[in-house]
Amino acid sequence: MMIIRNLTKSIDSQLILNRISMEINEGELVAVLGASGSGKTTFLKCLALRERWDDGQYIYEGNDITNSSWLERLKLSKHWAYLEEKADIQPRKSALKNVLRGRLFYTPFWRLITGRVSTEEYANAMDYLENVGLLDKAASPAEKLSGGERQRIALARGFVQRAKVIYADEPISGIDPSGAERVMQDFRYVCKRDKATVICTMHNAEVAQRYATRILGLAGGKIVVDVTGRPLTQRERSLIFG
Ligand SMILES: Nc1ncnc2c1ncn2[C@@H]1O[C@H](COP(=O)(O)OP(=O)(O)OP(=O)(O)O)[C@@H](O)[C@H]1O
Repeated sequence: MMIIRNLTKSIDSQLILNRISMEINEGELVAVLGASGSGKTTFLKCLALRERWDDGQYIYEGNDITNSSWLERLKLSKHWAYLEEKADIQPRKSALKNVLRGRLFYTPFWRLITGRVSTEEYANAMDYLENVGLLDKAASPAEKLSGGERQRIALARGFVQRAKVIYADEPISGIDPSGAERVMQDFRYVCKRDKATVICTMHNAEVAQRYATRILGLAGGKIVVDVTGRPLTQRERSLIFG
């Protein structure tokens, strides 16, 4: 479980996040909605400790990680996956190799140098590719895949990493509707099966309502909407999008 207290963040003396407090539980699929420029990405980066907090307290699994050292952050990054808006994949490497990068933290140093992959890891990565429906693309260079497929490769990497928390910045923007559905279904799958927590930003309230277990609405530096297990009311929508 993560507990956020009074998260505050300014950029260039503009207050982006204003004393935000909340708890997020294991297994939740949280969609963060907000108008353009409302601070969704900043919020996500702060939660993933990719941005420094100006103020506030952050408790993760009982540990105060607010002022964690780089070493503690490195340990956390073993259990956390951050999916960039444009999936961070190596275009010339095959889908399979990109997925195997998720095992980096678990790989003994000598194997990193020699580039050897154990049969077990290989089978594991293929399983995950199958889970995200991309088994037939395993050998294709990532640059030949569509935006949605790349996003799902990045996601498969998070699976292989057995991430406990997946932060995803606009994972379905620029992806066709059926690709977007698959990405969201994949998220639901890890939340259910691995009890992972997924926190993703998006613009699309319809998709959020269909897949997320919880919707947060960000406006004016505050969480103005926080609903679990039901669609948004008209009023809540206008609170978020104006
Ligand atoms: N590196 C930066 N330098 C200056 N201003 C920034 C920087 N990063 C973010 N901002 C500003 O902070 C505000 C919030 O940005 P952020 O990217 O978090 O919003 P967002 O809700 O994710 O937007 P979008 O939906 O358009 O991606 C914006 O006004 C933006 O201009």
